[in-house]
This record gives sequence, C-alpha cells and structure tokens, in this order.
Amino acid sequence: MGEVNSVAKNPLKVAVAGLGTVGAETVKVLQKQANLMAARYGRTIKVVAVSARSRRDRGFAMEGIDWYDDPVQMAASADVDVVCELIGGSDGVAKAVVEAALAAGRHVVTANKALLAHHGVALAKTAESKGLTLGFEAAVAGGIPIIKALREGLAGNTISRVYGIMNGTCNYILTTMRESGRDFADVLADAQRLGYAEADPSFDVDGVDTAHKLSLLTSLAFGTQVNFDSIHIEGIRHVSATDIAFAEELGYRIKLLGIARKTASGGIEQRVHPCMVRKDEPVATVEGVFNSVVVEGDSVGRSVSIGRGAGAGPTASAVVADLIDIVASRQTPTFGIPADLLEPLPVWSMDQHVGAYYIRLMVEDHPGVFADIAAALRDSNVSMEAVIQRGRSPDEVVPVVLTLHETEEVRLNDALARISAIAAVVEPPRVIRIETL
Ligand SMILES: NC(=O)c1ccc[n+]([C@@H]2O[C@H](COP(=O)([O-])OP(=O)(O)OC[C@H]3O[C@@H](n4cnc5c(N)ncnc54)[C@H](O)[C@@H]3O)[C@@H](O)[C@H]2O)c1
Ligand SMILES: N[C@@H](CCO)C(=O)O
Ligand code: NA
Repeated sequence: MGEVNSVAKNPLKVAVAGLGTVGAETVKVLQKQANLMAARYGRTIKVVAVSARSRRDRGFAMEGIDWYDDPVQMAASADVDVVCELIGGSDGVAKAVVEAALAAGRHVVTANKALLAHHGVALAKTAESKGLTLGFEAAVAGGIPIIKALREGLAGNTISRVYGIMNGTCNYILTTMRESGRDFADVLADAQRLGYAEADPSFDVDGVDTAHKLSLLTSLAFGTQVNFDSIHIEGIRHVSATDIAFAEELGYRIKLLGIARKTASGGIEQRVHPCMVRKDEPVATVEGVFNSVVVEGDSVGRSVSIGRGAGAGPTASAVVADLIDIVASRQTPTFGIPADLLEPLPVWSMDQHVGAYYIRLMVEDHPGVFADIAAALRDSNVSMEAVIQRGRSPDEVVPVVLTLHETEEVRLNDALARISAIAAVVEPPRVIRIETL
C-alpha cells in the first residue's frame, strides 16, 4: 500500500460539472475505485471540484472537493487536468463548459451526445489542435464500449454498416408495452423515474437521442464529418399495442433502430425509425434498458455488443473508462482520424430507400374495400406479400394488415396516398419498415 499512497500524491485531478444521475455516480465510482486505479495505472483519479444547480448531499464525501456555483468558471479556473461535462444540452452552459475547459488546456470527458452531434467536429478540432482528449464513451450506448471498439478494436476494417438499439428509454417502453400491455405514458414515467430519460423525454421517444448517437457512430465508422441534419428520424409514439401484437403474430419484434450504411453508389444512408426485425435476430432479443450495437466490417464480419444503455452505473462506467485512457496517457483522435481529415458525408435521401413494409389500416368492413386497397397497390406498382384481416360485422371498423415485398419508398408513399383517399379507410395508415438484418 506504500506505493499506492505515494502515487496518490500525484492524482489526475478532475472537475465534474453536473451532479445528476450521471455526475453523482461518476464521483462515487471514482471514490470507490481509488485504490484500484492507483494499483493499475500508477495514479489515482481524484475529483477535486464540482458544480451543480443545488448544493445538497448526493451520497458522496465532499472532503477535499471544492464547490463552484458556476460550472463555466470552474472549467476555466479550477486547478484540474480534466473537466467532465455531465450537464447536458446541445448549447448553453454545457457548450460553454466544454469550450472554457479546452481553452484553459484541460482534457474533456462528456456524456453529451446532443452537444457532439451538433458541434462535435469543431470541438474535436479545438481539442486536437491543443493535444487534448475529448472523450465521449458515455454518450453512445451507455456502458457498451462502442466508441473505443470503433476507434481502436475494429480500426482495421472497412465498415459497411453500423446499426443498433441506442435508446434505453425506447427499448424499455417497447419491451414493457409488449410484456405487460401497459400504456405508453405510464411506462415512460417509469423510465424517467429510473433515470434513463433525457431532461426532455421527447428526445428519447421521438428518435432524436438515437439520431444524436447514430451521427457519432457514423463519423467513427466511415471517417466522415458528423452530419446530424441529414438523418431521417421517426420515433415510437405511433407504435400501438395493436401493432406490437401483429408483429408478434408475424414473427417480428418492434425495435427503434439507428442504422448507418454505405450504399452501392457511395452515399451514406442514416436513418432512425421503428423497425420490425425477425425474432431470431440478435437485436430482437435485446430487451428493457439494454442497448445493442452491431458493426459489419470486411475482416471481422458481424460484431454484436450488448449492454445497459442508460442509468447511473452503466453511464458512469463509461465516463470513468475515458478518464482511465487519460490517466494511462492513451490518446487517439476524437473520431478515429484527425478531425481535419474527416470527409463531408455523402448524403443519401430516404426516397431512394428500398425495403419491405408493414402497413396497418383501420377500415370499415364492407364489400369491395379490399378490392380498392389492392387496386391502389397495383396502380403504384407495389407488390403485396401477405394480408391479415380481422372482424366480420358489417360496417364495423377493423384492422387490415398488409406486408409488402421490397419496394422503393417513393412508390410506397404513392400507394399510401391512394389508400388514404379510399373513403372506407378511416385512419391514416400506420407504416413500420420491415428490416432485413
Ligand atoms: N441518465 C442517463 O442514463 C444518461 C446516459 C448517457 C448519457 N447521459 C447524458 O449525460 C448528461 C447528464 O444527464 P443526467 O441524466 O445525469 O442529467 P440530470 O438532469 O440528472 O443531471 C444534470 C445535472 O446538471 C446540473 N445542471 C444543470 N444546469 C446547470 C447549470 N446551469 N449549472 C450547473 N449545473 C447545472 C443539474 O443540477 C444536475 O446536477 C446529459 O448529457 C445526458 O444526455 C445520460
Ligand atoms: N436517454 C438516454 C440515456 C442514454 O444515453 C436513453 O434512454 O438511452
Ligand atoms: Na458507450
């Protein structure tokens, strides 16, 4: 222990901005693991400054830790090596904290995917120009070390596709709705209570959080500049218990996936939307708050990672991993290659997407309606794979489910416009893409 005590005199000094779910747990993990760090890396990692909105007991010892009311002032002036930004938000105080820390020559570790999705390349350029680390393992898929995997472990591959379940809140909601039949709003409240949801949970359920994360994985996988604005985004608000039950019957699970893929023409398709995936696919079996990221590379083939994607422990685990890279003097460019060398992303529009589809219609059940639907598909040159119709009583509104063979999305949209115009179709069609993985 003598050696541990001597290295403890020269700790890596850390400031933590934000002491919510992630920030408070990060301090606790660092305090708990101090001896382990010293033994493994020859130095401890010590939190010496913190800042949050309110000054209250958060379950860790404040001895030796300075309190700052203003996190930006802390980032600029505290005597630290690293600033952890665990506040959140794509602009405002979080961005000011990161900029102040880099300007003052401190490494930065952040869990903030929103900030990096919008300003990641500029911040990476600043950090790299000063020889500083900008670590963000906690920002994508929580405790799964997917940033390190793409940046280092899989770096020898040409990657063709990266996809996965990247929002714990949505996966928790979809799983719980299927297993218990409970309401969307009720299950979302659970996810908020468990510390999974974003400050604004619409970011989770509307697919924005998944898109923030996907934009970062795309950059790492394909060597392109982060391009959040070109992502096609749909969330899970419209996924109903009826659709979940039909998916089950058809042999699928519904998952909110983020998918980035290099197309044959050299574009990069980036999309986030609910998908029906066959029940025997690895991602279909990933339930609750767990995330899964699948990377397809030319040498490695398919590599599947699974782990908890949100919550205090898993996220703090990832923040600490970035701090360990700093204490161990392991430094790689933020997005795998120097930020100055990242290519602009060749954008690919969703109209060009080709895939299979599930369509659920609510129709008045009287003679001739189905013939009208079939005619609409024929006129749009779209080919039907299967149909399920329920209910028998005349003029009752019943669900009709169609699955379509692979077709271009423009043709699907044409067919949907024709179907919506049929008087007996009483609700807008619900569409879920069937994803072949
Ligand atoms: N909760 C998760 O599971 C999770 C997982 C991965 C990433 N993240 C990301 O981690 C970050 C933090 O998330 P969280 O869940 O811990 O949030 P949180 O709301 O629990 O905590 C935010 C903290 O920031 C502090 N804060 C807010 N504004 C401040 C200001 N102006 N000055 C000083 N402090 C301020 C708050 O007091 C609070 O302590 C976000 O970027 C989030 O996207 C969260
Ligand atoms: N709100 C996010 C936190 C993890 O980034 C989620 O539910 O996955
Ligand atoms: Na991660």
